[in-house]
Amino acid sequence: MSNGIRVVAAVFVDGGRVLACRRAAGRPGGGKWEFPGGKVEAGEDPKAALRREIREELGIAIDVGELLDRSVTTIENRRIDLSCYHVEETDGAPIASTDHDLLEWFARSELAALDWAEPDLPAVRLLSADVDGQD
Ligand SMILES: Nc1nc2c([nH]c(=O)n2[C@H]2C[C@H](O)[C@@H](COP(=O)(O)OP(=O)(O)OP(=O)(O)O)O2)c(=O)[nH]1
Repeated sequence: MSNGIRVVAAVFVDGGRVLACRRAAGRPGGGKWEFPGGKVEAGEDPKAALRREIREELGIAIDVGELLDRSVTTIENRRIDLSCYHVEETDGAPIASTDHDLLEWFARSELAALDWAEPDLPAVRLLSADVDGQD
């Protein structure tokens, strides 16, 4: 894929609430909400990449569960291939992030009102639709 990136992100759900993270001001996409994660390196397994990114970014170990959504979105001529996975297990709570200035838990019904990074919108729609879903 030329001029594109493969990105993986983690959907934490706890007691019906979903974790959203706001990209810190000054970074590309600053102020937008997203799921924590990052780029898959060449030759890397996507789930392994997500475990690595969450360890680096949030300082916790996770077991990666089912794929919620994979979508490709073109922004300013750049293809963003984003896979959002459910988190199955974690060894601690996500409290602080190296890339974000806010980590917040939202009810599913609140998600749609946030200013999300565009590639995340298909996953957000799926999570919002499942209003009765438990984690
Ligand atoms: N982490 C993450 N990135 C996302 C999401 N949605 C979305 O469009 N992106 C974009 C923002 C960035 O352009 C790219 C991921 O970059 P990043 O800065 O988080 O990843 P990284 O840690 O591997 O990168 P780097 O800072 O080491 O260069 O994907 C999302 O939900 N989570």
